[in-house]
Order: sequence, then structure tokens, then C-alpha cells
Amino acid sequence: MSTMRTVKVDGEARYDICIGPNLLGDSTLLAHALRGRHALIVSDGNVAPLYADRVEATLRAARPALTIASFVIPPGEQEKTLARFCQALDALAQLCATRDATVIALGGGVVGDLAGFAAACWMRGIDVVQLPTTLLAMVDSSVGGKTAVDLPAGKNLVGAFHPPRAVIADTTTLRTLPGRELRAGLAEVVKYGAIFDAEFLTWLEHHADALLAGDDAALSEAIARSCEYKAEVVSRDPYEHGERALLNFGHTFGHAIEAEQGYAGAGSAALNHGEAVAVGMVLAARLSAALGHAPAADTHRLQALLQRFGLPTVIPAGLEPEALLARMRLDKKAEAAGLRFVLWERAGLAKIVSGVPDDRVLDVLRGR
Ligand SMILES: O=C(O)C(=O)C[C@@H](O)[C@H](O)[C@H](O)COP(=O)(O)O
Ligand SMILES: [Zn+2]
Repeated sequence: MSTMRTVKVDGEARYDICIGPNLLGDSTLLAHALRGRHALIVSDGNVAPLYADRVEATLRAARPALTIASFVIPPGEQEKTLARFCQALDALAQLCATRDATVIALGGGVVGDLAGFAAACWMRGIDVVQLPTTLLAMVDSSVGGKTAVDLPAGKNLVGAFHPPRAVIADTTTLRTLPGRELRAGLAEVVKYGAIFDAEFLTWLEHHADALLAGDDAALSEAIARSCEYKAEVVSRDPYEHGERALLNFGHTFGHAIEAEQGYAGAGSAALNHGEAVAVGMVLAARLSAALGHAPAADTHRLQALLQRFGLPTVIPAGLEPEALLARMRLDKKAEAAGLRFVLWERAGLAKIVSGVPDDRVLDVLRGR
């Protein structure tokens, strides 16, 4: 019996998210996702040594005539740059990639975002197949078609909506995932419960030990449920004209922290994306309570769960509240009239709020 689960994304872009063990070796699945004669595998220095050969062998089994090249970047958010994006385009040029070529994004969120953006721009758009190998990429960044690179000025400031042709999440790859990366992914999993479903938060509270221990069944369930929440929203609102913005809970604060720290990477003490979102969600919950939108008890519940997952919940030392507020002005949800925050009414029910006064945001950033 196959243990693969499939979640469907519908609407303007239709594709399957396949979740299960050993899928990187499934040539039938990859063959379905491939067109043309060229494939560029984009990966990073942690993931490529573990899985690139296997993916290449599977691609060859799927399409013996395929010309395959690889583009490997150093790991870390600091590499999600315009410079690396240009190098990815150069790799496509060297491959003589035609419009029916496929970019294969093998890795975590950084690889997926960068590879997806290169695919979005090469010859005005070629296919990208997402092969996420981190929990965060499986539950969030590989789904929905947001692709981007960062600028020093802010996170994901240059990018495009470019949905994948398929998402194939091989859960066996989670066995080699460092604990810190697993915990970062759990932050985005908690986010779905926080914004959509308090019952899912309860499920996470009950399964916290199993998830942290890397239990296959618990992780597969968390991935499938997360993908179901995300697929529903991006099917209805692929370009974030409305409800998709709820998926940004914690990100206005989190992105400001990431940018202000200069992004995670080699030799950097910066929080990674999931960690920054964990802090950001607690700040968003505290702002909700401070503005009278939500009970403070729900902030404590969220904070306790994130702490149980070993995630940070306070702003790292040395970051100035005014500097973080200035960063937030480049948040993509901001309007000419000011910032817009995703807040919550209670655990499991998020909403978008405009017109939050700066001094209330600063109070939260100052821990008041
Ligand atoms: O898919 C979305 O929509 C999200 O907001 C999911 C986020 O978790 C993800 O980090 C996303 O890349 C953030 O997008 P941005 O528009 O705030 O840059
Ligand atoms: Zn995120």
C-alpha cells in the first residue's frame, strides 16, 4: 500500500503536493512533472551532497535523453541575493535551456525561493518543480508560488508569483535535517493553528514530543494538514489580494528582525526565518491583546507552545525598536496610509488590521 498523500492546489494554477517517504527516487512521479529536454537542479551545499545524485539518477530514469546541470549555492538566507539569482540565470544560459526546460529546486526555503524566481524570469517563465527537503519548505515555502530574493533593505523585496508545476516532498529527507531546522519549520506549522484552527494547536500540543523526536507519522500528519490549510487559501487567493495575507501572521515583525540582523548565514548569529517568525507571532499576539482584539491568555498559550518547540519568543538583544519599526515600513502589506498587521481575535482566528498607531507598535517592541 502506498503511503503517499496528495494535496491538490486548485484555481488558476493547479498542481499536486505529494507527501511521502522515498519520493526522490520515484521516477514516475518526476516524469509526470517534467517537460522538455533540459533540467537545472538548484540546491545548496548542505543538501546537494546528500540528495543531488539521487535526484539526478531519478531524472535520468524518468527521461533518459534529459540534459541535466546543477547550480549549488552555499547554505543560508544570506545567499538569497540578486547576485545568486544572476548566477542561476547564467547556469540556465550555459545549459541552453529552452522554454520547456524545468528548474528543479532541491532544498529548503532559500533554494526554493531563489530557484523559483529564476524559473519565473528565465525566458519570461519556465517550469519549476519544488523538491523541498526541510520541514519549513514542505509545509510552507514550496507551496503557493511566492518566489523572491532579499535585498539588504528588506526580505523578499524582489520576486514574482510563479506557482510550481509540482511539489514533491520526500519525508525521508527530514531524517537528515538538523534539529534547529526542524524547529524552524515547526514555527510555520504552529502558524496555521494560530491563524486558522485552534483544534490544530491542541493537536500540536499533544504531539509536540513526537514531532520534536522526528516521528514519521506525526511529521507526515503535520505536513499534510499544513499543506491543506495553505492549498485552500492560495487556491482562492493566489496573488494575495485578500485572505492570503493571513499567512503573513508574525512576518511583519519577523522579516524586520531578519533584515535588521543581516539575515542568517555562515558566521552569522542571526535568527533563521522560522525563528524570526516565532518571535514575530508572539509580538503580533501581544499587539492584538494590547489593542483589545484578543485575550492575553492566547498569547501565553502560543508562547508556551513555541517555547516547547525550542523556539525563541523574544526579540534578540541589540535590536533597536525604532530600527525595527523603520524596517516594517517596507513590509509588502504596508500601504501609503501606513502599516497593516495580521493580528488575531483569538487563537485560530486571524484578521488584518490597518491603522495601528506607531506608538502601540513601539510599546510592543519595547516589551511594554
Ligand atoms: O505564502 C504566503 O503567502 C506567505 O506569506 C507564507 C510565508 O510564510 C512566507 O514566509 C512568505 O514567503 C512571506 O512572503 P512575503 O510576501 O511576506 O515576502
Ligand atoms: Zn514564512
